Amino acid sequence: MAADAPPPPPDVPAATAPGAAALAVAPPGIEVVGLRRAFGTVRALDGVDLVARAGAVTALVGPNGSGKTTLLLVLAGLLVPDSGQVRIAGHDPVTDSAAARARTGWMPDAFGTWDSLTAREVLLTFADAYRVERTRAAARVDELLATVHLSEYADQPAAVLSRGQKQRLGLARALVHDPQVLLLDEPASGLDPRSRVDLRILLRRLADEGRTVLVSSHVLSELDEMADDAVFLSRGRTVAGMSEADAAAGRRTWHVRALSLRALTDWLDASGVRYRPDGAGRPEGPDAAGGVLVDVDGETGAAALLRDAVTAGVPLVSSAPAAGALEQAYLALEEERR
Ligand SMILES: Nc1ncnc2c1ncn2[C@@H]1O[C@H](COP(=O)(O)OP(=O)(O)OP(=O)(O)O)[C@@H](O)[C@H]1O
Repeated sequence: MAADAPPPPPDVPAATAPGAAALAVAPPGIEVVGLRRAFGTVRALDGVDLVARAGAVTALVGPNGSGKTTLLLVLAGLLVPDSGQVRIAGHDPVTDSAAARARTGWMPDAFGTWDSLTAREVLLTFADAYRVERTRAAARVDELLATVHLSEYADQPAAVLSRGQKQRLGLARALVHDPQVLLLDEPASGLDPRSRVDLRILLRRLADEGRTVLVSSHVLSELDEMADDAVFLSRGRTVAGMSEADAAAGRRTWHVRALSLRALTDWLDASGVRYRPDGAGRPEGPDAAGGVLVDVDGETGAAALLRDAVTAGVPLVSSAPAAGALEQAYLALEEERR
């Protein structure tokens, strides 16, 4: 299996075939319609619809118990749904499980390893299970160990790895067969700041190579930096989806700061723009620097506000979204559902 580019699924016709223009658009990596799964009386998934695009990182966001792990287990073919449809790169993980699994890389939130095997042996065992050609497997495993910065631990028993190092080994394991679709459950948990940055860069690269990346996390600021799209789950249902464009267009809170807080608030009052304190406390002098929070309509609204403030002579020093788009959308949804 090629190490640097995923093979096209066998049922995708060649780009030169008749009707190639319509097929040039990659099929969605993950499609889910009306998915349901109960555990006894608990309806863990109660009507999930989602599309995760090939070539994009999609964030899976939701409170504890909202069904994220259950959904990922169904997508990975490890849990059979009660009803609904799932397609992984066009394949049903229940009725066409071999094809779906061959295209799926799965990284669970807690990754158990066989502690007596070395990091290299763990990966070689999985490469074997995924039928990666033996002649290629060794090079592939070395490459992945380097990617997740574990080369120096390659021949150490997995038992000596720290939690974060085990997470990184889990990521390498998910990639060993060069999957088209990656399912990652809380991949950053236990990682140090450097490893989180590396993870972000790696997931971006994998998506840019045309893979589908679905990633769940509670750290919304982190997802914000890497995700193109987002799907929100609440009580087993998809409650909203959000694309990068939606995030840029939506109403958001901005933190605006000026050399003189009084000049800023006087101008906002005169312009009829509502604002609230930024929680940083009152500045000391009457003309001291300070900031406020202002709700604006997307980036266009923010640009207009800043232009007008500067034109009016307000000595602005900074302005930026007060929280990430995902965090704001998440909190707004929670608010709506109260
Ligand atoms: N094997 C199981 N048996 C019984 N109930 C389960 C099982 N797995 C999950 N559940 C229940 O299904 C619901 C969804 O759980 P799930 O683990 O999918 O949520 P989650 O969104 O991943 O939560 P978290 O953010 O806390 O990881 C919860 O109410 C949970 O208690």
